[in-house]
Amino acid sequence: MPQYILALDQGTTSSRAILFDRKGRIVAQAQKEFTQFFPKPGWVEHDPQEIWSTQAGVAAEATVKAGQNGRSIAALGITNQRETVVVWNRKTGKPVYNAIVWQDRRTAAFCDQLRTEGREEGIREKTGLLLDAYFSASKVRWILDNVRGARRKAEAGQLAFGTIDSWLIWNFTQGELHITDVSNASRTMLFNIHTLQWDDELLALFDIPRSMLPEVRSSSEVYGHTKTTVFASKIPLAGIAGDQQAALFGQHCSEPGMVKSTYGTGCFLLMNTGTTPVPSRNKLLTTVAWQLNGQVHYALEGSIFMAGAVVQWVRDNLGIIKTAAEIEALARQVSGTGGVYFVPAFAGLGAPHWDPYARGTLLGMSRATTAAHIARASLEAIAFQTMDVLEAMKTDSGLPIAELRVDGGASANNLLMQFQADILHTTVIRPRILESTALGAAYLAGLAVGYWASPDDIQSTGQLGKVFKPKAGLTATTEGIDGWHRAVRAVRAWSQDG
Ligand SMILES: Nc1ncnc2c1ncn2[C@@H]1O[C@H](COP(=O)(O)OP(=O)(O)O)[C@@H](O)[C@H]1O
Ligand SMILES: O=P(O)(O)OC[C@H](O)CO
Repeated sequence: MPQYILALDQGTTSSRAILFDRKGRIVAQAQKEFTQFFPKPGWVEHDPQEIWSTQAGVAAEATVKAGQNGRSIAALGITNQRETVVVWNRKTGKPVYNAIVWQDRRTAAFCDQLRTEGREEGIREKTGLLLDAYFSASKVRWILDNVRGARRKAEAGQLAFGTIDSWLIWNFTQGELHITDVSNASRTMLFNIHTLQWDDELLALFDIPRSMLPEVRSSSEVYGHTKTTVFASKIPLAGIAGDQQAALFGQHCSEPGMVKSTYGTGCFLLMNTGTTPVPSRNKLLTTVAWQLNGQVHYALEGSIFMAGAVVQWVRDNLGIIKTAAEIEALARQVSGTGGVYFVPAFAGLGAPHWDPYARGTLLGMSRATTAAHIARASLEAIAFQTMDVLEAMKTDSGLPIAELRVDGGASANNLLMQFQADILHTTVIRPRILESTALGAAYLAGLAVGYWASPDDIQSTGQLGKVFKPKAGLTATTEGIDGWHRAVRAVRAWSQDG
């Protein structure tokens, strides 16, 4: 059996490739950023060819860096930014338009129209998703309606649609495979998460021909092999999952009630809810986590728009720190925020509020307020937002949360992680390898080819980094939490009043 698993993590801002060994250790990695296009306010696009070329490039680079070649790779796992849409011509393999990225808001008005027509509840029941421009369906429709000749060609069966996983696999196999996995399919708003099938009513609602869709497969199986474009040998393509679901798997959250939070630009929290989908009454998403060995696991998901991005804003717009990491030392200069709260609703508020009109606000300042208080309030805001999502998860699932597993760039901040543990009264666990997303894709691929024998086998590869136990007493945190909720109410009242 070859020695390594290669995980490809195609993210929103960069393409990454990581080579893992049997102990789940990183052997080599490569990363390349690619161009972000903002053709109009609220529009975000990527060039699908650049996504493919950067991803293929880093796959080769990581392998060469390790002094290896394709023959040393037992399997390839793919994980990706989700919801982003590519439509391409089946014959030429050329995209008919740029990829429309999950962040793109151009179809918001169409989604509002569907809401007015009373479609929201039906969509939610079938897909587990909130009616929003975030998901793929309205973006595919936009391409068919706005790219000349696209609808005619789609109806003639000449066009293919895929999320980024499909696009990469199509290219790796030179058009032999047009597939996706259940976790990616569950983000399209065209997939019934109960029957695990594309849904004809939804396809009709969004006016998308069924012939465009990829075949839906499990998250861990040998789908096929790479053709000899990037590697001289054929490598099994054996794992696919959306990046947040892959991180849940990579964090070993295999049992109901286990939760991970990825503290990147925003925060994505996912809770494993077991083998039945749990509907949300608190504006969380119900989504497929993965399908493995014939069994589907579901998750509840909540996203926060501004997490690490708050720190970037403090760095770039306030200029009170030079690097993101410096915020910790600045915030440590004070023992509390001195009554300051920062609600970073720069782009509205995500889960559990979904308030697009709320705006960023600093409250409770006095003449004594310093940069250190604001730095501390910024970090606390990340933790408070996370707490609100976890509360919603607890209520929706009825499951207790024994611990929170964390990863992503901002989880490196010890002050933030300790504060998180304190306000949750829950242990926060940070693994040694923060690349949980890539690790999850590697596990899924490795399990499919017997590189790891069973899910139990991968449990032993998890490496603990740091454990944050709650230290602060209940009364100390209750006061802060009440203040936060008052601050959020004030911010929402201000925007609703306008
Ligand atoms: N030590 C730190 N403390 C707080 N935030 C940090 C720290 N280091 C990085 N960040 C934040 O983490 C984010 C980057 O994390 P990353 O997981 O790479 O995000 P993404 O995948 O969304 O690009 C940035 O927004 C940055 O401000
Ligand atoms: O590329 P990331 O890590 O920002 O993740 C994007 C998410 O998958 C969007 O739903």
